[in-house]
Amino acid sequence: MKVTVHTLQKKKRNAEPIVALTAWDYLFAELIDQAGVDVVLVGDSLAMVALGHPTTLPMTLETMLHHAQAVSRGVQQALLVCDLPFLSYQESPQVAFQVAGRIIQETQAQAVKLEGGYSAMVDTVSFLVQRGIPVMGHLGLTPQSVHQLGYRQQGKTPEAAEQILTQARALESAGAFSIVLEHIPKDVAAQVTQSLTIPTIGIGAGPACDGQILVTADLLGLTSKQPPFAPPYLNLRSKVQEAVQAYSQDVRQGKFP
Ligand SMILES: Nc1nc(=O)c2c([nH]1)NC[C@@H]1CN(c3ccc(C(=O)N[C@@H](CCC(=O)O)C(=O)O)cc3)CN21
Ligand SMILES: CC(C)C(=O)C(=O)O
Ligand SMILES: [Mg+2]
Repeated sequence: MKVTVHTLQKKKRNAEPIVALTAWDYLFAELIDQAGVDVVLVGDSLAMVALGHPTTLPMTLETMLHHAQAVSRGVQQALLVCDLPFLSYQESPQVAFQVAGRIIQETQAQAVKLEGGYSAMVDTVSFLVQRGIPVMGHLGLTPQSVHQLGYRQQGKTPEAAEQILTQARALESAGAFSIVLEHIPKDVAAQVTQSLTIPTIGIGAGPACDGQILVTADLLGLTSKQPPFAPPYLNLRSKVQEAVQAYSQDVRQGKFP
């Protein structure tokens, strides 16, 4: 059955953990969807993982649409969420609505995710939700602010923790259906999760969140360096290298074909 934003609310109420992963192409989208994840996110981290950029900032709307369309063809069951790329939505609620609307219209994504919980972004969330577009928030380490935050853990001082909690409550009041909490102390994530009725989805935010998300390439051990909070479940990088070396050897020795 197709997962919807309501499925996630229900999972939180029933204390059933939400499983989320990222995808950037048809191949992996179909694989992880058929493996039964609840949420597939077309994350802008694909700028780094799939396209080789040093940050997520070079991601454009056109490139995001291209990847989200491919992912969409592979996803039958999971809730499909797409990141709004840097520079495409921050200017105003109206601009964000046009961009989010194109994503929903042209990719069959069911929701968009945007970064930040400052008051202007809360207004944007409210503007989108009132006009029929489900929004997932993203607090803590927001990689589109890398030049202000770096990739360090956020929410470490009591003041910073309090700000995350306040912003999470504001996003919930604005109508966000879920919030990603990235790279914050587990106690802060636990407090946010407890304070909200909408589900939190953590990445490097400890076990108290209502769900977990990882970048699929990190999970599979495909990336050459993973964030400290993303231990690989498989070392696919060395498996791929072994297969390529075996094939190379066979071709060079006249054993294949
Ligand atoms: N493959 C991949 N996985 C991710 O989880 C991910 C991306 N890419 N790209 C976008 C962001 C960037 N992320 C990152 C990247 C690095 C650290 C990291 O290494 N943090 C260290 C050092 C931080 C520093 O001081 O620069 C830490 O100990 O917090 C954390 C999150 C998470 N996101
Ligand atoms: C890691 C998740 C939350 C993300 O935003 C991304 O992959 O871009
Ligand atoms: Mg992202």
